[in-house]
Amino acid sequence: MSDTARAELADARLYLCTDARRRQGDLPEFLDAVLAGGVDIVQLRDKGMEAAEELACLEVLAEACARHGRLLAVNDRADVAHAAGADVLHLGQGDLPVPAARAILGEDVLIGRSTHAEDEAAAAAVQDGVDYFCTGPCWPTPTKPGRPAPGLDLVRYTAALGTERPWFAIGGIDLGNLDEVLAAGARRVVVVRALTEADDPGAAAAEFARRLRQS
Ligand SMILES: Cc1ncc(COP(=O)(O)OP(=O)(O)O)c(N)n1
Ligand SMILES: Cc1nc(C(=O)O)sc1CCOP(=O)(O)O
Ligand SMILES: [Mg+2]
Repeated sequence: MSDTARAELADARLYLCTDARRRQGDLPEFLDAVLAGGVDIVQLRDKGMEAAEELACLEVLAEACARHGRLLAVNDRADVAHAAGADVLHLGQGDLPVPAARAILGEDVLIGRSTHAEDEAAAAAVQDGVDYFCTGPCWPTPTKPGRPAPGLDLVRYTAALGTERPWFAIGGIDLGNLDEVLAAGARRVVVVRALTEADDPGAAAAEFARRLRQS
């Protein structure tokens, strides 16, 4: 599975972090719309959820991702990623160290890393065990209150690294500023509100995917 998943990661352009839509609600319909629109990776990011409840929501995501042939990501917790059979675990700077997560998950699960500064991005571009990394926030965002934004300078810095490791820009990205992110050198983005709060999430995902794939 890992070679296939790594090939899918290399081709991925649009990564969604979604909450559990108030404990599932319209989650299946929302997922079908955005996955059909062109989301490549879906992460459940609903901070403070109990593990059992997170696993139940991940079953809904796993079913949708399997149906659309897309990658399922878990945030923060290697044990939950393992239990859910996820394709991807995403780790922030304060989360489990990458070698500890690898010891739990083995080689078949992709591991991603958050970066918020030049030294962190440069390290994530070469660190063993890291499959992709994210740089941000591009703009201050209410989805991550209190997180200072290094802005597009960090995107430009990361693009200049010339790394072949997949990396994504994140934070405050929407269809109105996507061109600025692309002009700064990103070719992949992570979004939350741009899809979770869209009037038509499927159409918004399709427009992101179209513009990312032609960039
Ligand atoms: C794909 C992706 N990128 C960045 C993050 C942020 O991770 P982190 O800094 O650990 O913050 P939390 O999301 O855990 O609050 C992410 N989750 N996913
Ligand atoms: C979850 C997260 N991590 C960030 C980082 O910089 O690591 S920014 C962010 C929130 C992104 O949400 P939105 O697309 O709604 O602005
Ligand atoms: Mg985290």
